[in-house]
Amino acid sequence: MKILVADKISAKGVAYLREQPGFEVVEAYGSSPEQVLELVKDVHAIAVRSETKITREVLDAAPELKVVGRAGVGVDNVDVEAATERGVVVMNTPSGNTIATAELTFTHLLCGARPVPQAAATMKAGKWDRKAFAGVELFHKTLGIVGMGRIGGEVAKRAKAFGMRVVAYDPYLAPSRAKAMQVEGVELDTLLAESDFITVHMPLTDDTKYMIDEAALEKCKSGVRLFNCARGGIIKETALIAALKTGHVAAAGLDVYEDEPLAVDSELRSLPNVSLTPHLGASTAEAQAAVGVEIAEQITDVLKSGVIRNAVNMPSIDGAALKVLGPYLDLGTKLGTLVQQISPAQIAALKITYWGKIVDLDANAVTRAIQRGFLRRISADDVNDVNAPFLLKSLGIEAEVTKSNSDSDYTDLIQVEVVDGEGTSHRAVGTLLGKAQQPRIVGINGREVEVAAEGKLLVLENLDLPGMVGEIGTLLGRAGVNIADMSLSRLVQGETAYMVVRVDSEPKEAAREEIKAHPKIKLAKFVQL
Ligand SMILES: NC(=O)c1ccc[n+]([C@@H]2O[C@H](COP(=O)([O-])OP(=O)(O)OC[C@H]3O[C@@H](n4cnc5c(N)ncnc54)[C@H](O)[C@@H]3O)[C@@H](O)[C@H]2O)c1
Ligand SMILES: O=C(O)[C@H](O)COP(=O)(O)O
Repeated sequence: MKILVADKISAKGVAYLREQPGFEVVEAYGSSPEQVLELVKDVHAIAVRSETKITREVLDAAPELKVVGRAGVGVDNVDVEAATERGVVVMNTPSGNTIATAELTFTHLLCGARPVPQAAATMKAGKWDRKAFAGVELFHKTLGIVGMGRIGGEVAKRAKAFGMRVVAYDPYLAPSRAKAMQVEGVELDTLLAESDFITVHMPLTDDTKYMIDEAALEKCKSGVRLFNCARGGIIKETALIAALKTGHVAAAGLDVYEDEPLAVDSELRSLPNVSLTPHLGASTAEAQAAVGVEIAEQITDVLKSGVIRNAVNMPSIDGAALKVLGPYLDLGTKLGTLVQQISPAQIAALKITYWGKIVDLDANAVTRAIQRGFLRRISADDVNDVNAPFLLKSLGIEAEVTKSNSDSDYTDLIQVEVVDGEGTSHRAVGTLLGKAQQPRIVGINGREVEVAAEGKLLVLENLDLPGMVGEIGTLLGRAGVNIADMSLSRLVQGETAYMVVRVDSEPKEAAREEIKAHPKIKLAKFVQL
């Protein structure tokens, strides 16, 4: 398998990939977009930082691609939507560079309080100016943190150690976490009005773009100091430049920019009260070693064993969770495949219901396995757990998931139901049996059956008459088909019955036609699980 390391990740990470038997590693840093298109044509994985852009065009040029691994947090340089459609896993390493970025943020905070970079520059220029570089203290000042995730939290801890009051705005910040961190959760307007220093630590999204614009700056104290080590565009650069010029914003520290690299002639470069770093948040030896090795391990796990961690476009399952969920994934895939094969082609909805123990587990991955199983034989695209929900939607099939608390005779039950264009339901129910957690089918279209969820099945609805089992057995025997397992079910004696026959080989076309045309058989479906 071929892995392209497109941005510079740690030597340890690259070495880990090279050590894997069967891996061919190509390192190509600083490639042009055209070169990237050429490089990706036969790769199975790409490792990037924030430089190489993995666009839709790049994804289209990489038919073998299974995974894009980001050695870092932000995946702004990856077209995640296009990757999801193509079934490509996008994963990051969320915590390896947290401390590095929190420490750089704190460096900027200190430089915003004490103009060290400016003073240092004059010293290098041979000057001795003690008057021009007076500063302020952090002690007893209020720090406003917008975005109290991993990095925001680490910045808060350091600010508390400096004797600062910390207020935080984060719509997802639990009061218990705020309390534990000794920060005051406040509304954004309160944070803007009360803070002497403001630092932002959230992703750039439609909601956060230009969150700190002219209107927000007007709400700030005169002399406020602003910092952005998260993503360019959270603070609107034109508004910041204007406010730095008037002194309304006394100082700013930026590591990230609306356009990177920052334009040579950007006004930010010439303002005296701003200090700039070229996106260095994650650039420490420790952080790079951590994220480089983590992404190398994660890529290896996906390619070698299908274990997905830290995916941003699908639920991740770690080893422990996989152990618990594995049998359900197998059962789910089989049920999805079964239902697709006993249903008509025009499907309006795919409904999944969970009962029992599985209700308390994170069943997202099982849902995707069911959807993948359902789509396996009908989608022209390669279906996997990443793109299954997208492909379902693109076929106009509505997806519904219910977790039920009602009683059932089994420890666990999964029902997969499709509703066709006429509103008719077709469904299969399955469970895991015994210590070995064998996947079993225990219901088809409302009839109780009991058959192993594997191999080749013949699902028959026949008239409930004496001799039917013998007739089917004779028919299959004549066709040279051996019966492995059989389950019979009926609702009312003398009406129709269901027969689910597990066979060792598939009946030939002529035998199938004979079964379908049998006057006492209303429905015959041949299913491969
Ligand atoms: N400068 C660098 O080199 C560097 C390095 C690492 C991370 N980053 C960036 O730093 C940012 C934070 O990273 P993290 O690891 O702490 O992420 P995180 O996911 O742990 O934290 C983000 C926080 O932002 C909050 N949030 C989301 N929307 C919000 C909104 N509208 N208003 C306020 N808060 C909101 C979330 O609830 C979450 O708590 C990301 O943008 C990441 O890409 C930059
Ligand atoms: O999101 C991140 O992890 C940071 O922006 C780091 O980016 P880098 O890996 O390009 O330094």
